[in-house]
Amino acid sequence: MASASRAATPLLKDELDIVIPTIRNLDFLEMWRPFFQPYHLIIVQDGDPSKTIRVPEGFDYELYNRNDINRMLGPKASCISFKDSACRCFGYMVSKKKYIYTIDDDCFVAKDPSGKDINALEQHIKNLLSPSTPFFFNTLYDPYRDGADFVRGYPFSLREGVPTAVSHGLWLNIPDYDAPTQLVKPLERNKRYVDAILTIPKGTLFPMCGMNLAFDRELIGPAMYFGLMGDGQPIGRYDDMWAGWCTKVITDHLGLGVKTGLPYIWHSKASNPFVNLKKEYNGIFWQEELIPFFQSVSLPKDATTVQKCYLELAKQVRAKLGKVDGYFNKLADSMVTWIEAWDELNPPKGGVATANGPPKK
Ligand SMILES: O=c1ccn([C@@H]2O[C@H](COP(=O)(O)OP(=O)(O)O[C@H]3OC[C@H](O)[C@H](O)[C@H]3O)[C@@H](O)[C@H]2O)c(=O)[nH]1
Ligand SMILES: [Mn+2]
Repeated sequence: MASASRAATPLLKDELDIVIPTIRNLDFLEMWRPFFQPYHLIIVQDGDPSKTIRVPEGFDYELYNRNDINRMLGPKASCISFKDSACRCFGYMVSKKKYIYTIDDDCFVAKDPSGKDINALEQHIKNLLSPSTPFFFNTLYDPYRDGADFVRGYPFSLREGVPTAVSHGLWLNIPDYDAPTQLVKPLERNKRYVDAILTIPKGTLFPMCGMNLAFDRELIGPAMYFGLMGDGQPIGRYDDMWAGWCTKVITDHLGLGVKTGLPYIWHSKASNPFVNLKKEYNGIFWQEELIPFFQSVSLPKDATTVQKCYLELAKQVRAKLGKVDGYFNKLADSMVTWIEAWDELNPPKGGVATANGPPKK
């Protein structure tokens, strides 16, 4: 029996990496120190690699800048976005852990209605370690939470649930609105704390936000490609949306679950809506074609791994979205490059990674 004085080991301490994309000093970590300090951080520095990013003392981290990405991936680095938070997916690729939590550097510790600090990481871990129920909707929300259960009429044959691949958290204060909504509602703040966790039903897509997101890297990691965004691309701020749509059709196909709801973080800064409008406008237009595409995607029975599903998806993107805009042919190519790079850095157990090793700190 561990003595009361010895703190319990944090959940998944050695099985989870925290991935942070950044263009700024990481002072925000001070507020997260009680929750994050035991975990390993993977910092993906975007923008000018010659800039020094300050990381508070006492954190265990590895930091990758654009020079590291280019050195490690060579020509395949072309699939990693530059000057967009999409670069974060490089952190997913280089991690060696089973779980990932990714958070933006303008997201802080929120308080629950009782005034207690929310340990968002702990809640994501609980979400990932308990099953999902995508095949039949439980009206009392997450049946695996303390104080809840399956309601009358819920088939017993489905109560075991399925493994959870993704845990999608939410945000108090500045909500993740698109630029037009931000422009018409500049003062709107999200003050509503909803104490619920829902499995997103099979066959339903959702707008995945990368600000406060956790996932099981071994179950769904290769699908978490955040696309070609930012510098040199006709679209931005649709990185997480693209990853979420690809992820959801694949989790549906493989019988895995996606949850949304708790935990909340406190989002402190809405970027400039005019700048965002320029980045988003193609996405706002194209998504009216993209959503019907993803809703109609069918993956073959022999697509039994995430990589096989993803490569099949890339083929369908080229065949059906290439006519929407030539960009989607480039994106389809990058989807293939991403999987090639992923498999190079993450060979099957017992294989040897072929990248050029971790960065100098
Ligand atoms: O070129 C860039 C710009 C930013 N980052 C890092 O990405 C994180 C998000 O940056 P920021 O907080 O400025 O983005 P928001 O305007 O709040 O928009 C977010 O909306 C949700 C999206 O999913 C995504 O998280 C953001 O677009 C932050 O850590 C920056 O340092 C970057 O790496 N490169
Ligand atoms: Mn932000």
